[in-house]
Amino acid sequence: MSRERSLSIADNSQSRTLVSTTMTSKKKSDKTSTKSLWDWFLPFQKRKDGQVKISISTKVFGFLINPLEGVITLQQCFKEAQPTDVFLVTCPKSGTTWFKTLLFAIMNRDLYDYDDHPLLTTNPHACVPFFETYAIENATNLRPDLSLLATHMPYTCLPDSILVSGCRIVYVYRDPKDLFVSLWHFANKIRSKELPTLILGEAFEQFCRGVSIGGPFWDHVVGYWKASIEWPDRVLFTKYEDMKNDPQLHVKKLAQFIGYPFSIKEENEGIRQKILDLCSFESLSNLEVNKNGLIRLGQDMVLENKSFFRQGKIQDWKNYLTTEMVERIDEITKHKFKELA
Ligand SMILES: Nc1ncnc2c1ncn2[C@@H]1O[C@H](COP(=O)(O)OS(=O)(=O)O)[C@@H](OP(=O)(O)O)[C@H]1O
Repeated sequence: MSRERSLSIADNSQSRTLVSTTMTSKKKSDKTSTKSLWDWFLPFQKRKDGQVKISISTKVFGFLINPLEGVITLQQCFKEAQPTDVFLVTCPKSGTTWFKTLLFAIMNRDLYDYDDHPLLTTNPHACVPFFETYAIENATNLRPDLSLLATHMPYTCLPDSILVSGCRIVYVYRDPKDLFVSLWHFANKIRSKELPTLILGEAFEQFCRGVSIGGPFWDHVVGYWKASIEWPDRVLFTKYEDMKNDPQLHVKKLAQFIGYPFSIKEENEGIRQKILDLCSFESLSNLEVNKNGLIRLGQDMVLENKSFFRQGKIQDWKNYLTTEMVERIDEITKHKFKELA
């Protein structure tokens, strides 16, 4: 499959042409992917009537059925993106939950006190919904009240309105080795208890072949990386590891990019640190709501809030991957990102 899209994008001064990346996948691996996707997330492929369906698009794009419906709805019907909107885009397990809280806290910092903040009692995914899930439940009124939304959609799948609106897109990259390990843990957590544990080696094989929610990891990254190079004022390419290693610097950059820079007064009051403390792994994962609460992420998908908080560390892959696995994934990364160097 090969897909290329050209769009006209309006900015303040001129009209430009935006060409998204080409997504490629070989027919042969599509076949494998279908079976594999099925295997990873079987419980959520069942519909209410007990029927299990998988569409051609699911096979091609790697979306689960529920989000895919939302993606199509958005592509066909969402026309109301605003220049003030902020879209957080991630591959699953890149740090979505964390960046949702950071962006939410930055953008709403005039509204809430830090000892009575919504993030203390509400799961981040309830504060900042996934747009594709939101679209399924709000198909008749796709314009949300919020100006902050998140998505796992690949660049090639973004609705045109988002691309032409001049809104900000924040993309979060995470080392695929850590991302994979996180995804593997998550998949095992949310799988039906009737199913056997997903074996690490099998999951690794599938991931390397491009099986992941939102499509192949590397293509996902390349799409947004290219957009960030072409439109640096619109698309911020940021890294989980950078935020971990130097949160002060990177949260400042994040706030500046989305148009909410910290004032000198706020800096003197330590607001940046307060946001970082509020959104830290330790703080969020120890909240009652995130230890014991549940979140509905679509019609048939109810997850424990705690499944979004495991360790929040860098290089946990060292505890799971063999030397061969590390060499293989690094080689794929090198090969796929060669054109970006
Ligand atoms: N506040 C904070 N700080 C740092 N890291 C955090 C935070 N919150 C969640 N996490 C870690 O992020 C991983 C989950 O990824 P996502 O949030 O992208 O998952 S999802 O896409 O929303 O399902 C998962 O990573 P692993 O611990 O490596 O599995 C979470 O533990």
